[in-house]
Amino acid sequence: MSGNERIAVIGAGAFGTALAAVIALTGKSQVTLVGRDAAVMADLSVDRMHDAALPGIDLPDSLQFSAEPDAVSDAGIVLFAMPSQAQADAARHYGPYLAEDAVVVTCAKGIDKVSGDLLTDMLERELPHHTVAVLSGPGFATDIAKGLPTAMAIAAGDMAVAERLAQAISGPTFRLYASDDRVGVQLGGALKNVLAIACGIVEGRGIGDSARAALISRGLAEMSRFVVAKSGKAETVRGLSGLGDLVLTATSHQSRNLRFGIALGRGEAADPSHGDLVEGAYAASIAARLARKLGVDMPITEAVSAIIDGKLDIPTAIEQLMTRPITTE
Ligand SMILES: NC(=O)C1=CN([C@@H]2O[C@H](COP(=O)(O)OP(=O)(O)OC[C@H]3O[C@@H](n4cnc5c(N)ncnc54)[C@H](OP(=O)(O)O)[C@@H]3O)[C@@H](O)[C@H]2O)C=CC1
Ligand SMILES: O=C(CO)COP(=O)(O)O
Repeated sequence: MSGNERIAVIGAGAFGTALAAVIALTGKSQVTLVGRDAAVMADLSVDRMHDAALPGIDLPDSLQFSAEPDAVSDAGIVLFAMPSQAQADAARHYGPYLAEDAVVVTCAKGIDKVSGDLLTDMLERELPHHTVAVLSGPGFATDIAKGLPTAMAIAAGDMAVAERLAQAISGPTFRLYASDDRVGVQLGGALKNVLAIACGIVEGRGIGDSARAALISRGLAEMSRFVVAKSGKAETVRGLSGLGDLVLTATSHQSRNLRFGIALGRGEAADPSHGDLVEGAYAASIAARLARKLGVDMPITEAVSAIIDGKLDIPTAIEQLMTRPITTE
């Protein structure tokens, strides 16, 4: 990584396009957004608006677009902004084109379903010669792309790398805090989606804001237990990527995970494999399985997983959560 960076963002969906736009606007780097569909990328470079992903939002003139995988080859920082379950595939596809010293930053909020590994672990296995970092925290793509004030976390194993990434990517409307806790930062992103579904169920079922507040705080407690069991830091869970993103996603109707939960709570069909991307619907069963293996108690995550799998109905889940043995906080 050097001063005048070249940055590539792979994944021309909502988040990738927003990140590419906000980084390009800092004027610190030459930014290229790399997508898979040549026609879409060609249209973007003319229209400077991504109607499908970020309707009505102008993209900066300095942002470049490409559908060629070798467009990543001169970038010192490469952001992977595709869904969690596509990250391994993307690593295999784009890996051969990466510059030798490129730092790879996963921007997805999930856990790899095939291996059950954290995305940074999976990416390190796929890209053994590259430093892998993670960007996560509270920020909707539309807010970021509109230039509304947003703060997120960026974590690398080496704090100096995290600080350099934070400097390179941050701008006047998009502020990154550096961390050396990759485990805590990425698990915050993955697990808050599951808890947002739980909050959506509460909202859809109409059982009150008090229940939502209870889920947020008890959800945070189980998130902490899991993060610590995976050798992350409890303090990270109280920061932007944990509490910050949980509060945002559990309360804003912009969240696809919350909306998915609301549909479940109302008894409407909401198939996660169709329509909007709902990362928490995939993460619930993976996290529940890992928690059982680690001996970590995660009753809310277990309940969400069982509801999504059709193994538990919502009234029984609520009763089970409310009648667990009385304990200390
Ligand atoms: N939207 C948001 O507000 C935020 C999203 N995130 C996270 O970002 C991730 C992506 O979400 P989001 O941008 O909303 O999703 P979108 O569905 O809007 O976009 C996903 C993009 O990933 C691309 N993609 C899918 N598979 C591959 C692949 N194998 N290789 C390369 N590109 C691929 C798709 O390309 P194609 O168009 O060619 O199919 C699509 O453009 C998720 O993990 C989400 O949790 C994080 C913070 C905020
Ligand atoms: O992670 C997000 C905001 O920080 C986006 O949440 P959803 O994926 O639920 O829309």
